[in-house]
Amino acid sequence: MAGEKSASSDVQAKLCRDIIRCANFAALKHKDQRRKDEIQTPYVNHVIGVAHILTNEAGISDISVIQAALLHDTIEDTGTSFYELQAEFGEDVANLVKEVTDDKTLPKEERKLQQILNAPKSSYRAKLVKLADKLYNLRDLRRATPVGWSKERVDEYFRWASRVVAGLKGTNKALEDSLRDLFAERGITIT
Ligand SMILES: Nc1nc2c(ncn2[C@@H]2O[C@H](COP(=O)(O)OP(=O)(O)O)[C@@H](OP(=O)(O)OP(=O)(O)O)[C@H]2O)c(=O)[nH]1
Ligand SMILES: [Mn+2]
Repeated sequence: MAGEKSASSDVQAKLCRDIIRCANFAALKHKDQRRKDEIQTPYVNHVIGVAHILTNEAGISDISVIQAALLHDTIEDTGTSFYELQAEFGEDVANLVKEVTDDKTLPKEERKLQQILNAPKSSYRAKLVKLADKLYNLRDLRRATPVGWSKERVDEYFRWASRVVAGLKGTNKALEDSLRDLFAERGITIT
């Protein structure tokens, strides 16, 4: 019995280390980055919030998914390379982050279209991160309009996000129900 207990506590200890190492890495990488809201919320709030949605609302306990959520904007927004993530957190997590990373060298319209086209082709675990990311951003838009955004731009973002989410259907009921309700508030139906 004692042997079993120590083995499970070793596993537990490693999981704690892996999650906190990820959160710390993301906090350091995003340390100078702010969200677009008026109070310039630290960007790390977003990535932790996405991980919080996955663990506390979507019932996800897959460590690689939670790590990928914490790291999901590091390649896209902080100059972190795929290889750095691979070395630090392994191939599986690095590939998940790569799946949810936009190619920022593309013109914005092209980048946004790619998100719509790539959504249905994403892996199940990448879809979880993308759903939680969109849910966070849409709630954030309801909480605070980004500086300089018109009502039309907010509406356009909701319509674009609904087309991305339409490609992620059948992944997680809790996330999709929450998103459906957010879109319904604006008269948007996911087709
Ligand atoms: N709602 C909201 N969004 C903010 C804020 N600060 C930064 N963002 C980010 O801005 C993006 C939306 O702004 P856009 O102008 O449409 O996109 P862009 O920054 O990528 O060009 C969102 O990323 P995205 O590209 O739509 O999603 P993702 O690809 O990062 O998942 C979101 O993560 C904020 O205060 N509120
Ligand atoms: Mn994001």
